[in-house]
Amino acid sequence: MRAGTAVAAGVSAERVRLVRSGRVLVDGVDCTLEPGTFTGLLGPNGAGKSTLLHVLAGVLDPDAGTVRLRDRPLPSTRARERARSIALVEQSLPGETSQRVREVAALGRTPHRSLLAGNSRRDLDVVENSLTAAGVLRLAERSYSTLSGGEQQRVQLARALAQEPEVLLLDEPTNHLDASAQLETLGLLEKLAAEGTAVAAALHDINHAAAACSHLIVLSGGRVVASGPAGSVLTPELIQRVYGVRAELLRHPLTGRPLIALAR
Ligand SMILES: Nc1ncnc2c1ncn2[C@@H]1O[C@H](COP(=O)(O)OP(=O)(O)OP(=O)(O)O)[C@@H](O)[C@H]1O
Repeated sequence: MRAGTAVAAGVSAERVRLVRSGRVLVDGVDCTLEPGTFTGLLGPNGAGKSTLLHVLAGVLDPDAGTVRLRDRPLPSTRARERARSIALVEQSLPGETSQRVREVAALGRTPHRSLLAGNSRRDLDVVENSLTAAGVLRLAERSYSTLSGGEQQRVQLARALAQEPEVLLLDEPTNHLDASAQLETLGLLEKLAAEGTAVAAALHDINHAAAACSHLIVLSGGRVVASGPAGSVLTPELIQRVYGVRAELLRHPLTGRPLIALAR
């Protein structure tokens, strides 16, 4: 993740601004999500994390600035190419569908198929692997709407994995998950990044971000207040300034990774 410069792969935003109902939600944001990185988007409630993810995914058009996919402005990229390249896992989980879990995950293959074609052998294999990676293969024949919030969240992750995206964007991917599933999901995202995907996730847990992310972007009031390699961004001063809590940087006794003690 580098500030401001265009790259040959991944997604970048340059001086992005988004206004809704007369309110500036995101302002002057520069960021680049490079292949092989896992970027955490941090910031308090209402900082603009979800909005920025939606802008990077092309779901919201910025009022100013440019979003690029592989150096090409997003609006000049064909919708199908965009859908093949960028996956967004939303925070709220569409739960009304009567589809089975396997069918929901298979929706991720849609941009890869021609209009009338069914699932190829490869499509079926990718869906199976995605369900396995997201830990929901055992739920494959269940009706999606009968699943718990955490189970639905994992199925949405499987759907995004089935898309085989170059850029994977996730809005609070661990918020419905138990402690074990949270760590599994973060481990999976780290692995995807290590394999070359550009991964970015809005996260509320600062320790998750410190432990799993290679890079961080910290937002406050719609602006980037800090960005860079995770190890250099999270200082006690920054945490105090952005979240208004005291912080001390420690080392996790079990993993050796950064651990941040927080207090009011
Ligand atoms: N359509 C809209 N019109 C006006 N304000 C909006 C609109 N959509 C979002 N907002 C506001 O924009 C701000 C940023 O919202 P956003 O959801 O991006 O924040 P966030 O950092 O993801 O917050 P959270 O951590 O609570 O999920 C919030 O104050 C929100 O109320």
